[in-house]
Amino acid sequence: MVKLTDVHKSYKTGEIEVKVLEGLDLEIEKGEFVALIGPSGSGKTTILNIIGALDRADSGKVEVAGVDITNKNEKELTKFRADHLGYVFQDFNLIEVFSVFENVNFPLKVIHKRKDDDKVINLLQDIGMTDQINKFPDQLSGGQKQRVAVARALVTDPLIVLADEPTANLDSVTSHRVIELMRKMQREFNTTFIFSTHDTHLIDEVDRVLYLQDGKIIKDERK
Ligand SMILES: Nc1ncnc2c1ncn2[C@@H]1O[C@H](COP(=O)(O)OP(=O)(O)OP(=O)(O)O)[C@@H](O)[C@H]1O
Repeated sequence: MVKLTDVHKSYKTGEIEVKVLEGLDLEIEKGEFVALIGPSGSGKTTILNIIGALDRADSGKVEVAGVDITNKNEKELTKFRADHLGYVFQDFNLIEVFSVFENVNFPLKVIHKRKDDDKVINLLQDIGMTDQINKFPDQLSGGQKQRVAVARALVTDPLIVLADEPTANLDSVTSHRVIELMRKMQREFNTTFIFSTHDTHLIDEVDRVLYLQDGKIIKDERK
């Protein structure tokens, strides 16, 4: 489902170059529920962004959902992202002028041109947000925004969900609820989930943990 081969990535800020990935190899099968863990700056977000076609590798090969995306152009990548991927970003990326319902509905309506209000409502119910449906992001707590971001990532039934710290702002009850929702989707649709996390709850719940250090996988633990 995901295969990175000899991936290199560095960032240049002025004269300073930071080498983040130096020949990363990584394979994740369809339906896996995987966490990337490691110290701040070890490259977790960079890896999620490369798998999610939001950033490009400098060299190496990137295959996602059976497609070699290494050399695809921006237009092809936009379609690829919309067709196959769901994202939960660290800073949520909710649309401030849209209500909770409209935020979750956005990928269905605007990207997939589909109407399925029941699906939106059901997801909001699953994450305990039905009483917040008409609120706007600035009226929500961090944890509530997080839950809306998760519902929005799941609404289009993506093949792969990439989630950067999806439970970071949640109390343990809500965190459990969000993980359960993702698990349910994994069981029903064999969706692949790739998380970056520091949350011990989430680390306990996944099937596989990839330990990163300085852009390298130093341990690959299957439970
Ligand atoms: N756009 C960018 N420009 C310059 N440097 C960057 C950029 N994105 C990431 N970096 C650098 O690359 C390194 C890896 O960052 P990355 O965000 O992938 O780490 P992370 O493991 O996700 O960290 P955290 O747990 O803090 O989110 C860091 O040293 C970071 O400063």
